[in-house]
Amino acid sequence: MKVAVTGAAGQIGYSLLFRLASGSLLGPDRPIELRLLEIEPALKALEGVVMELDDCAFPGLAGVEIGSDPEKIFDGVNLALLVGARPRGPGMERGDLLEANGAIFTAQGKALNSVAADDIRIGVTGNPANTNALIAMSNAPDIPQERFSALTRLDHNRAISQLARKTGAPVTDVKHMTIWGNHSATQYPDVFHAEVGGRNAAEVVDDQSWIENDFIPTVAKRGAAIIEARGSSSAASAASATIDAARDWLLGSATDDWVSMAVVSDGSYDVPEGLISSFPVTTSAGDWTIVQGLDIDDFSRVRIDASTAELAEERDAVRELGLI
Ligand SMILES: NC(=O)C1=CN([C@@H]2O[C@H](COP(=O)(O)OP(=O)(O)OC[C@H]3O[C@@H](n4cnc5c(N)ncnc54)[C@H](O)[C@@H]3O)[C@@H](O)[C@H]2O)C=CC1
Ligand SMILES: O=C([O-])CC(=O)C(=O)O
Repeated sequence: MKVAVTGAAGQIGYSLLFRLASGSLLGPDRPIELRLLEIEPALKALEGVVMELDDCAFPGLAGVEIGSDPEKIFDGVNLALLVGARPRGPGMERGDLLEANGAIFTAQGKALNSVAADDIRIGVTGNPANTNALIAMSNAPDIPQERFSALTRLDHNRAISQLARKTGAPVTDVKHMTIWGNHSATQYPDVFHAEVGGRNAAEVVDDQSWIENDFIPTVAKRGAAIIEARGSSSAASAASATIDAARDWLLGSATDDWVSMAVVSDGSYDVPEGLISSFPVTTSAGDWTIVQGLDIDDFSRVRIDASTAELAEERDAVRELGLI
């Protein structure tokens, strides 16, 4: 499998590449070839990272190619992990990156459209992830829309971890977590459909004030808290979530669970059609299906609507910039 990673010399790349090469994506027995895209000035640093990859002697690493031309790097790739983008600093919202990063995803969408393999899957991690995925998708008219997704798995994992901590359960007991909407402060982490040890999570927690005033803001603002503490945005956890999301997409999610992925809306749960919004999905062999039939009460409705309204605003902004 040929896996492209953009922004490969960046912080997330430094964690992601070694996990990919060591077999975290497909298992140690299925070799992968890495195609690493960077901007010209970062290629020297990337050469250093490739020297380190060599030095690990990973048995499953079948080859590494680096470059700054997306048409060359994306040629024949089966999976593209679009990480490369300018990260936000303290005091910024992810939406502030729209203009700076939008241009990157226009060019990369076009390049994927012309040279990627027929079975290409594209996962966008670079922020603002949902709208960057929309830009790439809109610039790749020959690639089916369901091949694009944006990363909300980090939020999903954060939510599982917070809920496990609150209830004293191991993370493996937390199932059916959902992140709805945008990978932004408006996202809605939903415990009402989640379970802890097979019981409804909201009932186990039995503390509406914690859900509203602690859990939701902690998950939604975790990225900012990490920037505040580390001085730069989350990297190892973002790489880990990028792998979790791609692995489940390609190999399938657990049969007794679902995952959160931002994918193109078909109008499910009244999320406007065409937006790339996070939903509960099950996955199998490279396909995803939005989980249907969940009851959405007023508390959840207001929050899902607020986040999808923000996505619609971002879509309108990039439309005005001529990016879609
Ligand atoms: N969706 C999510 O859950 C998360 C998303 N992120 C986002 O991921 C992105 C990357 O974060 P970091 O690795 O920390 O940033 P970083 O600044 O350390 O690395 C980004 C890399 O992208 C490269 N780059 C810039 N333009 C490029 C282009 N046109 N083609 C290829 N590479 C290009 C840069 O040279 C740089 O090496 C940021 O947008 C960040 O906000 C970060 C954490 C979580
Ligand atoms: O907050 C940021 O800018 C980085 C990010 O997306 C996250 O950690 O969720």
